[in-house]
Amino acid sequence: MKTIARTPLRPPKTPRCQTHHNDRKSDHDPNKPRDPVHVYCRVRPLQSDADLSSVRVKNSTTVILTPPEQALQHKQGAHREMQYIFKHVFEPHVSQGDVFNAVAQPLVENLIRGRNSLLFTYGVTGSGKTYTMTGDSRHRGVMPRCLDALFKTISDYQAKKYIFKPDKLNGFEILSEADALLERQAEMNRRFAAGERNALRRKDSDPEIASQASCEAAPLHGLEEDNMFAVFVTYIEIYNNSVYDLLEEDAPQKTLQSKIIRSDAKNNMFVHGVTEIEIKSVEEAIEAFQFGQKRKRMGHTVLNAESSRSHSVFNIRLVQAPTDCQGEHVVQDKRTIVVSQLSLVDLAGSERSSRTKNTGMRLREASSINNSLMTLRTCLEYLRENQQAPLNSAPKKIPYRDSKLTHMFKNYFDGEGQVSMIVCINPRAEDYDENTQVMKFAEMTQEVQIARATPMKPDLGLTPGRRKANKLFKIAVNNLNDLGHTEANKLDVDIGLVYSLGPGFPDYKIDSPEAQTAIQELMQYLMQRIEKRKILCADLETRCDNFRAHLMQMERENLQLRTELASLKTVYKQERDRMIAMENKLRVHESSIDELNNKLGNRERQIDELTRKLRDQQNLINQKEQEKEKQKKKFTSKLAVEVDKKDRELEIRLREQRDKMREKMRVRDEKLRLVSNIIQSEDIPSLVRRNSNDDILDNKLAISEPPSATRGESTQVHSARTEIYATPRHVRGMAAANNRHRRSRSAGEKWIEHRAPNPVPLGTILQPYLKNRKSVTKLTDAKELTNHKNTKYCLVSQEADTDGDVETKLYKGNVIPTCGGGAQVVFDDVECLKQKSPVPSPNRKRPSNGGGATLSGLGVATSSAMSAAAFSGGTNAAQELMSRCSVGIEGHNNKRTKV
Ligand SMILES: Nc1ncnc2c1ncn2[C@@H]1O[C@H](COP(=O)(O)OP(=O)(O)OP(=O)(O)O)[C@@H](O)[C@H]1O
Repeated sequence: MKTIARTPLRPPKTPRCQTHHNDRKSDHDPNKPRDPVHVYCRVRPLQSDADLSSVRVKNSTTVILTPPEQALQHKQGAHREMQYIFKHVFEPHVSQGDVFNAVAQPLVENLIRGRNSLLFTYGVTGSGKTYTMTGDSRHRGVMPRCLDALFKTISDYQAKKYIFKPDKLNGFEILSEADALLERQAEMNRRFAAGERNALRRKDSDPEIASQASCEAAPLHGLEEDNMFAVFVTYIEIYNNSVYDLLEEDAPQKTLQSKIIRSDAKNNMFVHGVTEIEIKSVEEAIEAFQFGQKRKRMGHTVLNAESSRSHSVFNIRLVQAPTDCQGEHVVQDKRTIVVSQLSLVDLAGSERSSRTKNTGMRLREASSINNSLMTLRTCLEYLRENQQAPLNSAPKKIPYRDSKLTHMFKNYFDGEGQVSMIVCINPRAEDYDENTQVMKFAEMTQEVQIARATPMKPDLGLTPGRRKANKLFKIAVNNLNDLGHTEANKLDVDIGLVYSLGPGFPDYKIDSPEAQTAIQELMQYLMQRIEKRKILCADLETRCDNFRAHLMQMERENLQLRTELASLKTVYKQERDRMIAMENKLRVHESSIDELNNKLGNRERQIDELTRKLRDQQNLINQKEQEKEKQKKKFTSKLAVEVDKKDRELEIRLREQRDKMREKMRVRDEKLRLVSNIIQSEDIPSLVRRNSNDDILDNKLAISEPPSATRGESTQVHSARTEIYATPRHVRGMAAANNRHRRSRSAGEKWIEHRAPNPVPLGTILQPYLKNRKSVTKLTDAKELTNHKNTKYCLVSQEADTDGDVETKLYKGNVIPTCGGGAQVVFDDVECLKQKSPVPSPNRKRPSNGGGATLSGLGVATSSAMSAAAFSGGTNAAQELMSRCSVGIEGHNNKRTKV
């Protein structure tokens, strides 16, 4: 015997934190209770005593795997024993019943309580999966035992067939009693029509398996006794990653159509169009299973003579709904239905093709099996990783859809039920390598946490125990009926009466002594009720007789009334005809009235229209009138303004004219006064006095008085200063002289001779004495005057009259600076040279003897003669003289010349 080096056993794994998350919808609530996947291990017995075992069960939860010599791992140097811990380990000698009690019974209880459960067997080929799940006639497996326990529990609470009917979308609907009855009759007709085939099917069914239904099973707890129950089964096969319905009617095995997996309204996965059979007993269930089992793909492999080549899923669906207040019928409300499901999955064996020596179709099957098992492993692994990952990390997407197997059971892993797994182990040494893989998967699986689903139970507020009360009442009625009180059958069910019997109801069971006592009491009450009923019935009879007599009387009266009514109806008909005729007439009149009204309306509308137009016209006229008035006012006011303005202008102009005239008059008066002064000064000596000195008075006009001269000689006119107080006042417009700037004579005089550009040559030696002069033809620049060196100014003018006489005048004056920086000329002397034309003019008058001398040839008239002539000539010469002498020239540095 070889000694194997023992390696230390692996310590048991500590439980994982339960607050991890994954992508399951139930995991959004971290406070929701969770259950790990329950993983059990079942070690089958060795086929022969010669076989070597590599598995040893240490205790009820631990199993140890020892690598045998032929194992791959041993060859690779791994001699270490491996210890694996499970929820429970079943040793080879453990019976099927024990396995059911430990593993499946809680799941059936879940089913009854409305919770879903999934149980699958996993292991290598030939490890006892099918044996555990189905068993044989002598060793019944989990599935028939589940059905046993279920029907044992719900047998008294089953609804009649077809009360619950699948809606083909994974849900159920509730039919009325009548509809359910019709369905049952239809099914009987179908069975009758297909009698031979059913007979055949019955003959084919395994009597051994059918007999398994008679096994004793204890009813389970947790049943809602006021509910009605119905059981439905489906049997599905997943072969080469396709889903087939094994219970599909009228379809030979080879022509089975693959089904698709769909999601229902509550996101639960289901096989669309799968045959769902309602079963009322274990026999029916076994029969259905047997029917499907014959279609299941089985094959012979090297490792197992009858190896499952597919995954088979046997679904038991329990439908329950509450009864009405009498506890007799199901409440007709689809929302009250609770559906729970127990899925029993017998997986195909995991195997290595090298061991099975499979080829061709078998190899393809094996590959498909391995792929789906691999996907199952991956999904569980990702679930576990997601749960163990930190809360803020992104969860891995779980590849449920990669395989039909995982896709179908997605809901279970997402937290819609409890998941349990039985790992089947064949302890023989040849299976060691595969067993280690299975163990690793099992170890990983039990670390996956599944959120606990809480079934939604509708609370309709109905009295609990009503169904039991109904049953007690019916037992009591039946008992009374058996005792000969047939009136008891006429009594209505009165649940309240049952409740009134004692405080303990409904805790006791229906076959308990308490129930018997209650039934006896109920019978007494019912007897009393029957007696009372008899009395009441007699009373009712009398009342009915009275009522009948009364009714006959009423009937007679009724007959009379009917006759009256008939005659009234005739009258009424005549009246109605008359009324109809009247109504017709009325209608005709009404139509004519309507017509007239229409016409009237039209006329009124026309009048309104015309009135409106008239009003508009009137308004227009008024408006124009107003505008006219406004224009008138406007023009009137404008005219008034214009007149006023013109008046004012005229007045101003008149005033100006008047002022001018007045000024002219004043000037004329002044001139007249001067002229009169001059005329009066014919007495020259009295007016003129010789002024020996050359002082010149400001604002005085000097006139030279010529001495007597002979004809034909040029005469030098000596200046003789004569003060003429012609303008005693300051001449208006003349700038005030700045006397302080009077220049001294010692500085020498400098003349500005201002004359015409082309003067007539005088041709005489009599020339004016202008020492140091400067001749200019025009005063373009004021500098000439403002220049301080120029102190004298002489204006030379020549005029020829119609007789051809030429008169040359020299107006002399002082240049005096003004206060404003300019200069003014104050004329204080005038020299006049008059040259007579030698040719006598026809217009010329003969000179008078008195007065001035007449020059022969080119003669020069004296100033006095000129003056006299001028004065005798009128006021024009004097006026010119005045205007010339009163001119002041003012020059400024800013080049402004003001004359
Ligand atoms: N615990 C057990 N006690 C007695 N016999 C067993 C036990 N387990 C399995 N067997 C027997 O082993 C044989 C193979 O078992 P079974 O068909 O259940 O294996 P399997 O795992 O379903 O194989 P496959 O995956 O190939 O279908 C059967 O004949 C069965 O009777």
